[in-house]
Amino acid sequence: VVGGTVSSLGEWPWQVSLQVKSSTQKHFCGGSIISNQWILTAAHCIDNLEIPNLWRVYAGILKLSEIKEDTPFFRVQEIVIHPQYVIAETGYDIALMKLDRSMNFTDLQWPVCLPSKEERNTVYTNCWVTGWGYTKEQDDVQDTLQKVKIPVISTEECQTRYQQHMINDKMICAGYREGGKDACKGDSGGPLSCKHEEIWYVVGIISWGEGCARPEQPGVYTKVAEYADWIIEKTA
Ligand SMILES: COC(=O)Nc1ccc2c(c1)CCCCCCC[C@H](NC(=O)/C=C/c1cc(Cl)ccc1-n1cnnn1)c1nc-2c(Cl)[nH]1
Repeated sequence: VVGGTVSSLGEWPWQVSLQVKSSTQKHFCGGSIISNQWILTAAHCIDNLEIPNLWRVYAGILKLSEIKEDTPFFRVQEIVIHPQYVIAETGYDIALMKLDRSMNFTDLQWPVCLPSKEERNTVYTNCWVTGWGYTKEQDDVQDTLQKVKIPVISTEECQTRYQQHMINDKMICAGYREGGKDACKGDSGGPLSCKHEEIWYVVGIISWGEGCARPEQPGVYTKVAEYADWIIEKTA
């Protein structure tokens, strides 16, 4: 996250760190708890890593340095990638991870609400990007979960900023015209969380952008409301 500040413990209880354990173990992507057995993330996080046993899901943590050999994690039983996904920039950048056991909810690990299809036209005015990603284009993952408030912009404005891309209506964009605040490397798969009428929704999944926090280059997110039916079908 570029231009953000540190979060406090329990502020984003649906945020998880998705880690890959091969010869080493490292943070790979963010994700959101949407039920006691399902994590919502980006399909591009799983490119060439579709083996469930490689993944470790860490919930209820604020600092990546909290993670030790004995820190509890969830294993992944099943990975569901949207069938129309190819690359992040052409959309359908959404995937689900089924945990190997049901998660007990606590103040530190708790699901976020899914926006419904009917809420596709809701105007969200209180949206935040969170993650352990870079704070600038050349950086490292951050130890403490970062947060930054970013305004959602119209699809029309987003399309004018990305002339070489097709910004479709299953994408949602967010950014400041002057730049300075954005998601960045290591944040993807995590949530664009919006508070609407006192309830938090995962309105977007951090997907792609041209650089981080550059002027007139907003972040592009998977518009979760457009996939409500797919999520319900796959997690039933
Ligand atoms: C110590 O551990 C680490 O350093 N881990 C570790 C550290 C970093 C990374 C990994 C692991 C995962 C790489 C492969 C999967 C994922 C590959 C793509 C992914 N993209 C993003 O997270 C955000 C993109 C993004 C999203 C928005 Cl909305 C706006 C601008 C964006 N950016 C444009 N340019 N940069 N960001 C990424 N993630 C990383 C990189 Cl490197 N790139």
